[in-house]
Amino acid sequence: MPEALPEPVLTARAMREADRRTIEELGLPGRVLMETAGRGAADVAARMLGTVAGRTVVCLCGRGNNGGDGFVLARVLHARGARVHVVTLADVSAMSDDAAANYRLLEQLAAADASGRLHLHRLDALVGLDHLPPADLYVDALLGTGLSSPLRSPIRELVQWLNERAAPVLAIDIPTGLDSDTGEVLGAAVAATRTVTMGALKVGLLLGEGPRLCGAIDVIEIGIPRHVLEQVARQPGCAWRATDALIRQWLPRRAHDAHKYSAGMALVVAGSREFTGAPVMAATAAARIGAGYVLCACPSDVRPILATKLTEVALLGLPETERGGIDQEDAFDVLDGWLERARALLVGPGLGRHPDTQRFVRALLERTQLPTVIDADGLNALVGFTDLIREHAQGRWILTPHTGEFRRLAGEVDLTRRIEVVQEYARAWGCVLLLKGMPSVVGWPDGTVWINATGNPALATAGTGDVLAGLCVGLVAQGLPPAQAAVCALHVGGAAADRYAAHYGTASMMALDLLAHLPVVLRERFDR
Ligand SMILES: NC(=O)C1=CN([C@@H]2O[C@H](COP(=O)(O)OP(=O)(O)OC[C@H]3O[C@@H](n4cnc5c(N)ncnc54)[C@H](O)[C@@H]3O)[C@@H](O)[C@H]2O)[C@@H](O)CC1
Ligand SMILES: [K+]
Repeated sequence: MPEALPEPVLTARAMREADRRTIEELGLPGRVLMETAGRGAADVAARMLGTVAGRTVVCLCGRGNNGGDGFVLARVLHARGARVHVVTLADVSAMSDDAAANYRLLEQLAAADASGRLHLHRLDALVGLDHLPPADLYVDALLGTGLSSPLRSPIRELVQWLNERAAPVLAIDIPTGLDSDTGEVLGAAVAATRTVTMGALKVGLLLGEGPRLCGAIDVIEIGIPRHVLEQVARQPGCAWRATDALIRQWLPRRAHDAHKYSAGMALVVAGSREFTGAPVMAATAAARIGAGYVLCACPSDVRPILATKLTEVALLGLPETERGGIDQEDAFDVLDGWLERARALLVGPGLGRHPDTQRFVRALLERTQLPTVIDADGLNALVGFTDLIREHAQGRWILTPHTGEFRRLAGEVDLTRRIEVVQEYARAWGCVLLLKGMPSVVGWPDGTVWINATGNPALATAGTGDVLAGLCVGLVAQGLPPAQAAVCALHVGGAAADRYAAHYGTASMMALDLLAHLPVVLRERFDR
């Protein structure tokens, strides 16, 4: 089986470096890259149009190379019979060299075109836009990765005008106005129907406002070699995205002679008087993803309640102090044997914040060498104790905070720079750091960052975090390294949410619905 490769997700700086190296070191001329990019974009435009001949396309082009891609697209669609109107904002002398060369080519074609299907318009301001005929497709080739500050006039107004059109909009490389590194809107941004992006995904397409504004994404291979993309993807702020094929390769496969213990034993330490649902969701998820034996350890007086809810999961009652938290000394008498036998540990879902319980959590984390998933109140027990993480994580821990939990642990951080922040803390703490959000991001101790490719707003409901933590521990229990387990759990859990949303929309999902959809998703998308 050929090795499945993840997709690099690049910053503007990394993309420029990849372009530069391809042009200067490998000798592939910039004009060729632009020609390939523009032709690839024209193919996408043609698919959006259905029939090209006789259709009207309005292409708005800036003076940089993004505009140059637009000029190539205009030439190709014109050659295929479309009526093409190209709008430029600058004199040819102000254009980048490759864009200017392509513009001059268009000028010659327009002069020689007897059919009258190619029109070049120069707009100094917005005067004249209303004289353009209504188009079947608008193309945004105003600005790409060169955007450096909030949009200036008249591009800002052009973007607004574009957003008022009824016909679909194809954005070249990135919707104009979107910051390619953060997904922030800089002043205003094009809301595209599709985005055709060159060489590799850009971070800004996947973060912040990116997913809302870029529509469906096509990545066009333009001649930048894979090894160059992989090298520049090591720059700070860059990330990776898993594909179904990669997850299929990583997910554990149950051996033909497996028995319940060899199939993976997970120990889940969870629950409190206040929270009896979280342990149920986490433990069930661990079993559902394939752990052969799941044991849920909870405070003793919660055990009878969980016994009525959990059928396949074994239960262990942990002694409590008079004050009502978990009793550290006595708990280990009960737990130690199981800590020897389990292959993975999850600590936190619904444990509550009782000071005795928090002390127990820290003692447990110092005591065990097991690969461990730490979620929810497990994370809260570590607030103010990040040295404990640094000392004991050793690449074996997966921390799964949401934004609030992460801020409590790390202090005030600027999460518009999500990738760098996760990169920095996963490295510093020596752990796998899964920061939940839309999208969720996973940092590895070596600095590699993954942006989740699946999932939708249906996941914004109580309990999905418990399910995710359960999926993580269930995968680690089956022998998957924590780093890969975190990426797989997110990808597969998100895929289950996507299947739910495809059938029932995003409003009605509850956390355990994820587990109802997981078996079909595992079978159909991941061959398990
Ligand atoms: N060889 C290459 O470098 C390739 C580049 N490609 C395309 O080139 C694009 C990058 O080209 P460039 O680096 O020329 O940059 P852009 O074309 O994205 O934009 C550069 C221009 O934008 C102006 N600008 C920047 N911020 C602005 C603001 N806030 N308001 C108004 N104007 C602003 C700058 O003055 C500059 O003229 C990519 O997005 C991609 O579409 C592709 O053709 C592939 C090859
Ligand atoms: K653009």
